[in-house]
Amino acid sequence: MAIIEVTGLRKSYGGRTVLDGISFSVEPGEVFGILGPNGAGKTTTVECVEGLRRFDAGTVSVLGLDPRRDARAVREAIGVQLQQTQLPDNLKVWEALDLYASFYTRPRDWRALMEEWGLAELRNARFGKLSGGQKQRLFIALALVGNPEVAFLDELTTGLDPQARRSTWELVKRVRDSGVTTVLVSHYMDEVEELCDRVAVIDRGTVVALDTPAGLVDRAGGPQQMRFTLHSGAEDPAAIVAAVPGVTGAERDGDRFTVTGTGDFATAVTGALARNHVLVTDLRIDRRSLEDAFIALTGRPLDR
Ligand SMILES: Nc1ncnc2c1ncn2[C@@H]1O[C@H](COP(=O)(O)OP(=O)(O)OP(=O)(O)O)[C@@H](O)[C@H]1O
Repeated sequence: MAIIEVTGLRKSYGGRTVLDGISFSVEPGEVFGILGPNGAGKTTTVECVEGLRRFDAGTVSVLGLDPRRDARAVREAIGVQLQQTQLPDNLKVWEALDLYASFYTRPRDWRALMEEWGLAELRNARFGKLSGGQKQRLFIALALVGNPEVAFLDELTTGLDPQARRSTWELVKRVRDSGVTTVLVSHYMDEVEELCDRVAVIDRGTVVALDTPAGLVDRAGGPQQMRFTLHSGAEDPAAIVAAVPGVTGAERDGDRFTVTGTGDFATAVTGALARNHVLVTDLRIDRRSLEDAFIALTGRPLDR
């Protein structure tokens, strides 16, 4: 059974539609990404699911509960790291954990959580003195303190430097490995590609695609290319390459080859050449990225 089931979710503010029939479901144990540009409706969507915002139409089920009817039960079962969550600067790390634990009827032992997430040595540090990465570590621990089955992480790495972003990604993988289903809201392609099992791409209040990151890239359509130079080999590479599944074309210019294809054809081509003892050099694969997929789906780059 899906952990979260959203069907035909609609919401408008003052007559302006911001969610125009959003549907998706989240399976147990997965990291489910919600990707889209600023203002697409990502936060509104997750806050409707969390029971924090009212919606106008559609149905939402979280662990079989309706957030409109059973808001309290839903809040007990989920962990939320709100976007730009702020705590008072003078609150100590242990006080924040203790405070959040008090919101739940069956919280985790926050002292153990503090150890687990490497916060023990920061227990008396004040929130305002923490680095960006340490704050995110604390926010994740706070999202887990209620012992949730689902955690919502919203724009977790916005404003962090590249190193802190990477360490925060490792934390998200730990959350996933601990068996907690995770909904990750992001407007970063690389983050979604690295962390998510499946992604709903939201644009202007609708889901324009829902697939694995690799599936989205494939859907960007159009052939991909690989290029190589023939180094040595008895066989004619053109014939070998043409027989590989997924290959849609091959061109030869002297010793230079350009092969076009779809799916994972490049791996299959390299394998076929190696099996036939054809040595190639200067191998280049022009992979499509999630960014290409986004442009193909929405007609514009993510950061516009
Ligand atoms: N309380 C509100 N009142 C009026 N309009 C709102 C309100 N909250 C959000 N909006 C509008 O709804 C649209 C969707 O906002 P939302 O925050 O869900 O987008 P988002 O995809 O999460 O973007 P961001 O990444 O910038 O947070 C935006 O145009 C926003 O201005």
